[in-house]
Amino acid sequence: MINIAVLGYGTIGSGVVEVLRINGDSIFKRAGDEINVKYVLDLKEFPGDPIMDILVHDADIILDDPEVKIVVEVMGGVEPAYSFVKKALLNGKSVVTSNKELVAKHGAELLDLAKEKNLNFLFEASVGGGIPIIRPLNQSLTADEIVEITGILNGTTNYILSKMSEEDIDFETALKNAQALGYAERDPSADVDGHDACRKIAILSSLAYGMQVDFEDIYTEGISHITDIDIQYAKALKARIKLFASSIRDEDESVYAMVAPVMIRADHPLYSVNDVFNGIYVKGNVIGDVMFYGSGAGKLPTASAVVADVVDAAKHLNKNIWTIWSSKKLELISTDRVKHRFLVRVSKENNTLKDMEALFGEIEKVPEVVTDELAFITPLISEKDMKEKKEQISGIVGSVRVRF
Ligand SMILES: NC(=O)C1=CN([C@@H]2O[C@H](COP(=O)(O)OP(=O)(O)OC[C@H]3O[C@@H](n4cnc5c(N)ncnc54)[C@H](OP(=O)(O)O)[C@@H]3O)[C@@H](O)[C@H]2O)C=CC1
Ligand SMILES: N[C@@H](CC=O)C(=O)O
Repeated sequence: MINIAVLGYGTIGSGVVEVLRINGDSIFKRAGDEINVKYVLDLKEFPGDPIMDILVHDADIILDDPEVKIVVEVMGGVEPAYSFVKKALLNGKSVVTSNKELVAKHGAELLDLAKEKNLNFLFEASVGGGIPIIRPLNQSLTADEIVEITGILNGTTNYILSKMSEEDIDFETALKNAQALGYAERDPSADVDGHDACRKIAILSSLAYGMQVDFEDIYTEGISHITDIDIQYAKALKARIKLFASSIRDEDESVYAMVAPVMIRADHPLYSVNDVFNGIYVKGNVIGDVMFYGSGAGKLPTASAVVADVVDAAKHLNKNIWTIWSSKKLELISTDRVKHRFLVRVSKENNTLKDMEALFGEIEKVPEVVTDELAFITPLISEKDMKEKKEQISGIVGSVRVRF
């Protein structure tokens, strides 16, 4: 029997206990031993829940118990999660986590510590919810140099954008529904402002390039400025708006990464990734294109990824699974020279199409959605030039990157 402890009995923690209960028999066969939840740690009480018998409020009871071999951290946030995880590793326990804030900030250090102690620090659920993406990057795509990762990496924002587009539900209501469904972060601004997707692309980039990619260096825009009018323009253009997180390595080995909403059409592989689903496109220099798809958030899908890591940790109790992610920092290049086309909305009162042509060159007119606005699509233009040109327009209403 392998004893584990679950730190945090919220959406994911309760899902982990449930998955171990529902699929206990098959998990036993796969792990080669019974997985027993010896403790659950939380701040609250759960009257009537069977876990009351194993609930503790003091983390040291778990961290100092030599019988606990694997600690599952699903509390979220950097502290005290970091201190608990570090102590668990120092005390000879492998750790499984779904906490991308923790992994993005301390992943390299915790992987080093796990290696030094011949233990494991596993975090499949920290990116893409239930989608296997960390293990494929670590273990399956190892013959390749990864040259691009582009993904819809946040379930909450994809759910909101899908509901706004397909069911005419407003932003606030869609966000409330995402929170009720357990998809959103405790502070949902992490989702809507793009920080969650930013941390996830930082984790994937660190694994793909084997060096530390600091999430603070990644250009990040969220979806809070996307309005129902932008959605109407997208519809008029037979397109959808998605929050993309991308990391791209050029031939000269320089890497840039960014998170921002983009308009895509049906010919894009991520167009049909809707609701809480995530999709991740990976390009390797020998394999070519690979796609990953599945539930990007939610109790059971995420718990499935956590428990799969528990099984892996149980199968490798005294053997470190080597992961390439050094603490040496990868300096990202600026996104200034990255080129996109942009859908631009300007007021008719201050602007004419001729003015816009003079500023941008050949532009593509867009069907009218709002009577007092002009909208058009620019030619390919660098981020830097676009920023400068926007400053020259009086009465700019908004702009969205376009990938068609
Ligand atoms: N929800 C999802 O779909 C996904 C979540 N994740 C990540 O998984 C982690 C957990 O998410 P989720 O389950 O949704 O979050 P919840 O807020 O639902 O659960 C966290 C639980 O941990 C408890 N907790 C917080 N701090 C402590 C502490 N110091 N000691 C003991 N218990 C504590 C909380 O108690 P209290 O409420 O009293 O603070 C709460 O019960 C996060 O890192 C999140 O980003 C990853 C993928 C998907
Ligand atoms: N809030 C996150 C949860 C999973 O990582 C999301 O919506 O994707």
